[in-house]
Amino acid sequence: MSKPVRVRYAPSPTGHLHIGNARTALFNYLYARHHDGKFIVRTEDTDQKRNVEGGEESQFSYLKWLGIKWDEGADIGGEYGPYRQLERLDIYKKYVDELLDRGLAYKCYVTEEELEKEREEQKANGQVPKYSGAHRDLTPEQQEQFEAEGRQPSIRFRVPENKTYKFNDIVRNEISFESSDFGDWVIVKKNGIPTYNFAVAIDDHLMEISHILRGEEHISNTPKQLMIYEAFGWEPPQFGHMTLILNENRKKLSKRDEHILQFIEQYKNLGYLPEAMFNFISLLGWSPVGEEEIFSKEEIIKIFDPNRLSTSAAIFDPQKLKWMNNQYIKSEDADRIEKLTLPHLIQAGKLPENMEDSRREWATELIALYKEQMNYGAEIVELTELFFQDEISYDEEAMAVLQDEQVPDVLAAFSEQLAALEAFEPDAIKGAIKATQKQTGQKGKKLFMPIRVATTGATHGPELPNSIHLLGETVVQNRLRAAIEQLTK
Ligand SMILES: Nc1ncnc2c1ncn2[C@@H]1O[C@H](COP(=O)(O)OP(=O)(O)OP(=O)(O)O)[C@@H](O)[C@H]1O
Repeated sequence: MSKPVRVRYAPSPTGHLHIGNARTALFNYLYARHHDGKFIVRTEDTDQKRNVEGGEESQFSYLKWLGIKWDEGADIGGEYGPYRQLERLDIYKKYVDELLDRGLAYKCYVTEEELEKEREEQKANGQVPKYSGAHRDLTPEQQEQFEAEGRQPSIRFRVPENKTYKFNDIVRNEISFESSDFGDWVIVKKNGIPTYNFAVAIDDHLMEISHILRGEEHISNTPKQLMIYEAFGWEPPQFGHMTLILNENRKKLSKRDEHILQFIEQYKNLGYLPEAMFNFISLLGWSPVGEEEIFSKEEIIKIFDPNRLSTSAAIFDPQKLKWMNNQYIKSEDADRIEKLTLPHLIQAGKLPENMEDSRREWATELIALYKEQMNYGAEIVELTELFFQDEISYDEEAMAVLQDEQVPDVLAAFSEQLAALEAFEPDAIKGAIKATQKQTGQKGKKLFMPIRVATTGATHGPELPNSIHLLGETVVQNRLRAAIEQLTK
């Protein structure tokens, strides 16, 4: 019988959750859900120098925001937080002691300077630098001598000779390494903290991880982890090394590139929808059968198949993410989009925090007007600029529209028709446009474009009568007057 599916996402807390990390977490989550398995989270924090404040919090809180929930981790009062390797030092110690007792690991007192010297010599001889094993077979007396000198030992794993480490990777098929490529490697540093590869292997075994789906930069770590499995006689999990997500310059997305728009938090703050991001990220380096691209979470869980993981790197295309978010915004209900969007108008100082009811209704209508066009919440500020300006300027395209000879007549007639309206409402405004058509004999583009350009300053935009309604009578009449003046000067 095959083992129950148990997968994990195990970041180091060295920075904030980015699209690449999220993709790796998401695929593990999808794999777990698809197989009714468990998704576990763990913080790999043993490299303390690299840990950053808030890194762990960001890694996990934005997973939650994306809708990626985990089933297991450390118990933090009725809830699960991530397991943390630094809280598991006693566990690792037990396994280190066992390896020492069995002679599969040993204390090494070589100093950093000695190691550096050895590396330089190897390089000078054209060899690939690796630890020579100088302290492999120290006698107890030699060990005592080093201790007496005040040297701290690291603990190294005794790499077996002439062994091949092979695994059948879910994405890349068979991969193998020769043990001769490895020097005896450190499993516990001089400060007593285990190294990454050692702690990972122990944790993955104890947490009964069945499949390890992670980025391909971990391929070279796999043989070291296999050595640990072998030393304890444990059955290794199945590995799947996924291609990395690259930025537009074909560089790996990394937590340490803080200036790139790639962090989930940034997208949340810009007013992206978590479901759209979930959908978008699921298609980075994986594709279902067929052309369809919009899928609900449940659909993705159902069709997720790791055999369709790509073997070439996926490029993160922010334009495509915008497009996908727009698809979700369009089909989302107006209330939710208002909640996503209104804070951006307030933050930009376009609207006050506490609005009168009439202003609030106006804002609701304004946001609804742009729902089809909007790619993300914060974009509302630039999209609606014309509603918050007294005067508008015309770009070249708009100017060209206004140069047609019928334009002053159309604008004057429209201004008259508007003035005669009893209510300045979208339907009535539509009526005024029709009446202008009758009065001037102009129709189609020759009628609509001058009205649109003169009132909004742009050749494109949402529904014209609604836009005019939201601009309000005074602004519209002022703009029509200014345009006519400019054209008849
Ligand atoms: N660009 C990427 N594309 C896909 N997966 C990635 C990418 N970067 C990291 N991962 C995966 O995210 C998981 C967490 O990795 P890790 O914490 O090392 O993140 P990182 O962004 O590589 O950090 P750092 O840049 O600090 O090394 C790992 O499984 C790793 O393979």
